[in-house]
Amino acid sequence: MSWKNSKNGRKVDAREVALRVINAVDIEGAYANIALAQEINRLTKTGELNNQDRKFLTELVYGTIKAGNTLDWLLEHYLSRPLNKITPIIRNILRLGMYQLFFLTKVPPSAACNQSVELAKKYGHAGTVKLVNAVLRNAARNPEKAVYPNKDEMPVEYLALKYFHPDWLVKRWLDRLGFESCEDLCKTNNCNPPLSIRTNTTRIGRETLLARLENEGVVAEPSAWTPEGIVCHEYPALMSLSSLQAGLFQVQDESSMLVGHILDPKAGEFIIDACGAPGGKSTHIASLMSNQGRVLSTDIYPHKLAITEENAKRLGLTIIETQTLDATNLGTTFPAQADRVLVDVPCSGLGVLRRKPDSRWRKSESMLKELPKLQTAILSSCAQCVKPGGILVYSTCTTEPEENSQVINSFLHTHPEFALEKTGRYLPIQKRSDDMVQLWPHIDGIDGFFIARMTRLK
Ligand SMILES: C[S@@+](CC[C@H](N)C(=O)[O-])C[C@H]1O[C@@H](n2cnc3c(N)ncnc32)[C@H](O)[C@@H]1O
Repeated sequence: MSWKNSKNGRKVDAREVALRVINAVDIEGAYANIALAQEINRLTKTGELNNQDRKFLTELVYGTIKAGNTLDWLLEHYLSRPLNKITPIIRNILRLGMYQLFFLTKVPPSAACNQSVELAKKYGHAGTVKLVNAVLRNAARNPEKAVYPNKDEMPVEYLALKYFHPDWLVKRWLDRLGFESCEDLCKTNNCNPPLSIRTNTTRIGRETLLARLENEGVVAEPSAWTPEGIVCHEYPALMSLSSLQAGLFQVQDESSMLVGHILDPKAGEFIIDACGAPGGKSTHIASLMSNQGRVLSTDIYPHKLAITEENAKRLGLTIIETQTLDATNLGTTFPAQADRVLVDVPCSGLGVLRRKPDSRWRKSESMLKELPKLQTAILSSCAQCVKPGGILVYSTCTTEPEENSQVINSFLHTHPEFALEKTGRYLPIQKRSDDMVQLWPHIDGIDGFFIARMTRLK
């Protein structure tokens, strides 16, 4: 698809922009969501991108990157030489073409082939043009040549290829969840989640914000999980919304909002948010405190804390202060000083794969051995900051026990001064009695998060 901009008559080719982003991710190691957002913002500013085109571009980029393993496997059926012998840019043109052929039913096969050949003419030479043409037309004519592994005999390989996930992760989930639930989870990870935002309740009520958003072209509904959450199904480019500029909301997933509710901060208290940047939870905490008290938001990276400060300023939340600190040392800096401490540790992020198309290909199983050491060190140090009678909340956006229940169980074993509460009772809407809360995208419909709430007894 190429399109003409009504303002300046310039033409933008979605496939070419998609190829640029995919190359940046594949060759330069860029993050897909950031590289795509940069292109979208640039083209939105120049008026070259409308909503429909933005969706097509996003689908091309996210789909091709997510389906990387399957596209390479499919390509092997139609190539006479190994894929890794082909230059990266031509390889990416082939992947983009295969994605349209096999997974975008609305794109006619002829368009997928012809447009890929045009890209090869621009970025390759006569030989690579011939290659792209031959491979894609062959695939379009003979799609049945690639047969997925039998799901009963090779369930890991089947699920990994069918739903675009690494084998090691599928194996892990299959062993723990069983076939049906594992398949559901993998499927859910491939759906584009709606955008969820949090009403800045210090400035506006949720109903009033919903009405204002409707006027700005946003199709949204109240979150079923939190009293201030809003789920947006259709929306123009975020930067164009005046309600965002006016600090009426913050982008934040519903699971992440639940962490603030489980911490349950009160106006006037001193709260430490130990791994606080870019401030999604710190700003929520300050809102829950009606902007009264003190929120110390620390992080190891000053450039990330700068984003926390920008967010706090835009939202008008003046009680947040930031400090660059290593959370493994926090206990000696603020011993027994805080009413409540939130420890939202760095984690593998396996609960939020649906948000970032490239993230599943950046993870490895070894992370699940390394991260718990850091998570335990951060939790143990930050626990010392909690006053007797105070609250300690640990959270992650992962689904894996090594980073979640195992960290908490071993912490409780070595810290008898802390007691685990029935964390589920603090969920604002969906009352549950779980000691530790594990949320799943395929079961709960929100990001996969883990939350545990503890009290300091003495
Ligand atoms: C899950 S993110 C936090 C997200 C944040 N709580 C929010 O809601 O916006 C984890 C954060 O931990 C920070 N981090 C990593 N190692 C750290 C350390 N040793 N001390 C403090 N922060 C650390 C990372 O920079 C990252 O911003």
